[in-house]
Amino acid sequence: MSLLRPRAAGGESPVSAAMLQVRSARKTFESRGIVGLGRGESIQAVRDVSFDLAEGETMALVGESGCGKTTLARMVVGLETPTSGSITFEGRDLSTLRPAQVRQVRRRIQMVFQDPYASLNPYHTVERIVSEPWRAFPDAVAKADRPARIREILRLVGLDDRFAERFPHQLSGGQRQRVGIARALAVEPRLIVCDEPVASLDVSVQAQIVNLLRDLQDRLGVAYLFITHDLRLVSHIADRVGVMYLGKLVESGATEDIYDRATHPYTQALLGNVPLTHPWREDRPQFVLGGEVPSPADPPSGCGFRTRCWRADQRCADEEPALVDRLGHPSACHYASFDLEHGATTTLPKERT
Ligand SMILES: Nc1ncnc2c1ncn2[C@@H]1O[C@H](COP(=O)(O)OP(=O)(O)OP(=O)(O)O)[C@@H](O)[C@H]1O
Repeated sequence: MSLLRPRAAGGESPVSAAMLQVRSARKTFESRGIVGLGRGESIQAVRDVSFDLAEGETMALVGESGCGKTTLARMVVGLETPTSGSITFEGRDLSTLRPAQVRQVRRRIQMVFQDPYASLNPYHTVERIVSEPWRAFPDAVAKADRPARIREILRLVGLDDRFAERFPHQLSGGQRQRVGIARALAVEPRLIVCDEPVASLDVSVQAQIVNLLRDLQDRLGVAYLFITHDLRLVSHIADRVGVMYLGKLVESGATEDIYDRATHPYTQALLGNVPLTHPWREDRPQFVLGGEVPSPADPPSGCGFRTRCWRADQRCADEEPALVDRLGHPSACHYASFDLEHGATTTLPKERT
């Protein structure tokens, strides 16, 4: 893979240019018999998340499993309704639209899923899979033009005409994900939400799919919301990064800022875990983040990260740090600092309460 993408102008996208605006989005799931939860308890999967995404831009959302990335992504594509807050796409608040209008918006926001095998119908040919979105949006392409259009889309994702008649089980993992991307492209979206799109693929194939996504962005100007737990990928695709922890955005900024000048200890810990072979990792001290992510049914008081943080003190338990500009970009840490010394040289304790 080639090096970092050019930074988006200005780092944080200006509000006026934002195609997607997420404002104080919150999603709470009521327990309803979920194992491990008492009656009346609820899971705060996403807590007051706000960000903008501009036309043609890529924002990566990163964080450990369970931090709310997928729930946030599902709210953006309309598969989940926010408990509170708003999601505005091309100037229209999705929660205020009539069903017919929501459908039109959804045409412009498509999703690519983690597991291409599970998301493709095994009994359908590639041709049928790619044309699937046209059932919901018959006006997207005239019937007579569809066979040619399918082949055009397949070529766009690097598959030649022979693939049209194949079934998913006749394809490799990478080819299947190309079909998943082709299906998303069929209705000419302006935003594609990619939920761990390469997590199930071999490393060499991951690079090819990431390069394909970049190439498509250059050619079509599509924006991506790229969900991943893998920081190695982010530098290859994202203009900006949002780091999530326990349902909250804890740091955000231009990709270089996050990689070179992270100030939140959680981001620093995630970067400390990037394998040594990665170029971003060379001069970075390695350390291991101990402890477990607290339950989203019972997040700690104050800062959600304080139970695993080497900088935490009483203030962090008493006062929740806001995500505000600290040392050049937004960070939700009272003690935001470039200094890695304490965390970098120690392996953190297993539990800290
Ligand atoms: N439909 C649901 N009902 C109840 N809890 C849910 C539901 N969907 C997600 N959750 C919970 O919300 C929290 C956030 O989950 P989410 O899948 O958004 O996180 P994630 O960061 O995408 O994790 P992963 O990478 O493992 O998918 C988790 O505790 C999860 O168990």
